[in-house]
Amino acid sequence: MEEEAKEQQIARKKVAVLPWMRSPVDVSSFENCPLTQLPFLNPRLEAALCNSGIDSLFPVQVAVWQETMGPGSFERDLCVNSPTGSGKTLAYALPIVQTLSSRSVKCLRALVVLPTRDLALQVRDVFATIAPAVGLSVGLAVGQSSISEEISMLIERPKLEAGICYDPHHHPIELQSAVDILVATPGRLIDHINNTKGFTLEHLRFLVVDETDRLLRESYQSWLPMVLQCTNSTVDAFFSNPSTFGSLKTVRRIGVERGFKNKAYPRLMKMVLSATLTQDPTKLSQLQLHHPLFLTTGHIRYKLPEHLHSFKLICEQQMKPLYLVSLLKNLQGEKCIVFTSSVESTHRLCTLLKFFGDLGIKIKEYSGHQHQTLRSKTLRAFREGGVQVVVSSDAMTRGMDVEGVRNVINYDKPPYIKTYIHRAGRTARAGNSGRCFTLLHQDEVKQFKKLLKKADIDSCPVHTLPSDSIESLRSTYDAALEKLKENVEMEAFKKRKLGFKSSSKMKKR
Ligand SMILES: Nc1ncnc2c1ncn2[C@@H]1O[C@H](COP(=O)(O)OP(=O)(O)OP(=O)(O)O)[C@@H](O)[C@H]1O
Repeated sequence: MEEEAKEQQIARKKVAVLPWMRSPVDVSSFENCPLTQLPFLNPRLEAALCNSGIDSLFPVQVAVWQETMGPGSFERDLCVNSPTGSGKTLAYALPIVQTLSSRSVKCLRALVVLPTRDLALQVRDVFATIAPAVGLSVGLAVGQSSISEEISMLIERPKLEAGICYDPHHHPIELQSAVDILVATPGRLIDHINNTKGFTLEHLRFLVVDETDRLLRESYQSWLPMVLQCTNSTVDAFFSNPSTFGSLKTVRRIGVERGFKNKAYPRLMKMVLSATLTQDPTKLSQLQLHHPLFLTTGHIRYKLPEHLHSFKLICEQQMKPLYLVSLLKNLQGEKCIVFTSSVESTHRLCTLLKFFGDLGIKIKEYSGHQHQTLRSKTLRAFREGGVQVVVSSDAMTRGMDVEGVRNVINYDKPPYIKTYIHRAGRTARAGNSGRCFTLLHQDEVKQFKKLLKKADIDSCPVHTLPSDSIESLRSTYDAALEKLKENVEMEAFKKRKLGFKSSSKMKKR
């Protein structure tokens, strides 16, 4: 949050935009392109895309394809700023898979880094729909399974003849990557870099930093400098520090051509993407971009999906739960995500909603305070339709792609336009329409209008609810509030007891 405030400050002070950001490629000048008309597309990839229901590419995908497969392909790093749900994942996945499809030796050549495990799983699934069609394998390093299980998926061990046993001291085994493409979260990635034998980034040709602004905001044990350092092996480094594992080498020569002077070649191509890409030069400099090309949609910095409709509901602070319940009832079980300002209020609101009795809607909490297994279970149920409403705080939902989410509800006003964009962007994806409702009290209306203006939104009509639908909930609300109070006290007591138990255990040790 502090970082977002800093960004806003930068914007207010009109800090100079980096020169390469001043002349972007405008994604909105591209149109959808049928796969049959896409130049150079590998027919096996075309078939795989068709099998997964994709018969044309979206504008951002066409733009990235042109910049990667066209003349001068992959000679520049790409920075993509394109609305939520516009298809950024396939925009980078397709050119990477197509380029690697001609590889003859398997080694880790593409790394995609994402901030959360659920997002990484989502992106892995996109790669998994196309990569096998051209014989490429995709791995995941997110800490979903034990580290040893993960290592066995990522590192190939030579198959031994029955009865033959290798002594690793006498017969150094050549360890090789079992995957061509790896989708990872920073924490697990660092673990593998530091500890996994045979795991190397020296052959990497593509580095994708998805949700860039979020990943740059959090340093995660300096994952980015470490990754960049691991890929910086040049001719000199190669001779002085030969790779321990495997006979396969990627020698990056120092470039002498114009524009590549002192740059290693074949070079590592970077693609960084977000719906709200940072313009902060200090942050962008961490990526060490090479002649970056900026792709953005239209002339305004923040753009919302075309078919997203924004509404506001004005009510007093203490009436918000009633308005929310009435709205949820009105939406008649359509898939919804309700956003609050913190994990604590997410938990409280979700508990309160459960005390409202049977609303005929299955509601679940989804927050960073929960165990990953529980969060993944909720997400699965939400995707499958067993859960219709998810209550969440911001951190967990960036990039989340759940089919059929028709509505987003801001129970708490988003503090920044970036927050509004990422929350609202969970609906109206892939050209579909969606609605974003924001609950406000009167004092917040003016501020909210100013906030929307930053994304060029002038119209945000008031959404009204039938007054009797709210009145009829009052008595249930009072009872639910009482139950919530008891529940909060009980949870606080349990926490204290747990804290006491673990501190006495520590003392005994
Ligand atoms: N060419 C296409 N045709 C049809 N559907 C597509 C196409 N490309 C992507 N999609 C679908 O569009 C949805 C949004 O794609 P994706 O998650 O990549 O968006 P995004 O731009 O990364 O959004 P966010 O900024 O929120 O992360 C996904 O459900 C995806 O399956």
